[in-house]
Amino acid sequence: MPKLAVFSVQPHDKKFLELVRGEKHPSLEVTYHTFALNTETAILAADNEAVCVFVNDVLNADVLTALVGHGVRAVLLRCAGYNNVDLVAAEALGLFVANVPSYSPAAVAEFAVALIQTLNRKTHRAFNRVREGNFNLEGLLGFTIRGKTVGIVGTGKIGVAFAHIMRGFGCRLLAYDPYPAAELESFVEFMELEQVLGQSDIISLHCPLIESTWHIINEKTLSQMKKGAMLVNTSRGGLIDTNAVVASLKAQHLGGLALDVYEAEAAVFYGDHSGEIIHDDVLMRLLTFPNVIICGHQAFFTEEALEEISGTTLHNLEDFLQGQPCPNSLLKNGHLLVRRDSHPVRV
Ligand SMILES: NC(=O)c1ccc[n+]([C@@H]2O[C@H](COP(=O)([O-])OP(=O)(O)OC[C@H]3O[C@@H](n4cnc5c(N)ncnc54)[C@H](O)[C@@H]3O)[C@@H](O)[C@H]2O)c1
Repeated sequence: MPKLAVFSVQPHDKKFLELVRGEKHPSLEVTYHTFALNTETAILAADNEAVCVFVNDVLNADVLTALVGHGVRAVLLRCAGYNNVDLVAAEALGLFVANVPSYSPAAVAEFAVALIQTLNRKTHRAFNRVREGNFNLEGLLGFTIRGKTVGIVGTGKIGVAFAHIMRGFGCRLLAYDPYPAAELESFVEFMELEQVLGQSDIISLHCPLIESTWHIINEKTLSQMKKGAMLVNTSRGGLIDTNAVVASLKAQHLGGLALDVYEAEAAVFYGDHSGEIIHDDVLMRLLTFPNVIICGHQAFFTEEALEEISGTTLHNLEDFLQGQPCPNSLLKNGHLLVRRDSHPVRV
């Protein structure tokens, strides 16, 4: 009977994985762990054919080596991004690694728009204010999105979905991607990153976290942005140098910041720390700005996306166990896939 150890489990993960397991893979034995996979917890994967992990599990060379030593042969990512896996080490160790490349690009794109509209029109503040009987509009002034210039960094599946939504808003669309999406060329102007940053009122990041995109938003690129521009990141925290962003917000150059991801999120996201002292001073400083909104990596979090993630994850495992070609394998025939966007960040 094949065995799978699942890490970083939240109640919704178990619910959706169990639905698919019961229906399609009843012989699979699954152990659910609420804690993350790392060097200390890798031992708990012993005697499992595969581990299933999420965005903040650590799969560096040490952890992968330990997993192989415990008999693990496959790593199933129940997410699209794979920046937390040392694919070079996985290749050397002969591991199977697969992700869920496209579970719901629309879910993430729609969430980016939700963040933009919340930050712009301040509905989160209005909600609290009205509940206290305060109907004053002071401090709630926003801008009309129609006619504004929106910059998209990365025009893969999510960037494309985001472009279609913002087109509907009546925006001028600019984009930077070393491999521009052909389907956008009729209504999006592709140009160099510096030009996108210099002309956009709203900039949304949709590129993966790889070596060339780590801190793509830094002191220099922030200074290239228009004064008062809004920056949105629903991709990966490491795309932004958070200290540089704090400095830009303090200097009132960056006009607004909407984050669903944060570079040090692994220490706090997905847990309830409301009764604790949070020691991340940068995160806590960010939370004090009236023009910053932060969510805890939830852009993917829709019913449709969770169904797709669970189904594809267990299908990837089935392909591996049956020795069938898996379309979502990140290592083809045991070799690192040279994807157009792929130079994995060393973790
Ligand atoms: N917040 C969430 O819940 C959530 C959910 C899913 C995905 N994501 C993140 O969104 C990212 C994008 O997802 P996707 O499905 O659109 O990926 P994708 O692979 O379809 O597209 C990524 C695009 O980025 C481009 N790119 C590569 N290097 C670039 C660079 N230096 N500058 C600009 N563009 C560059 C690629 O050419 C590609 O077109 C994922 O890597 C993941 O990190 C976040």
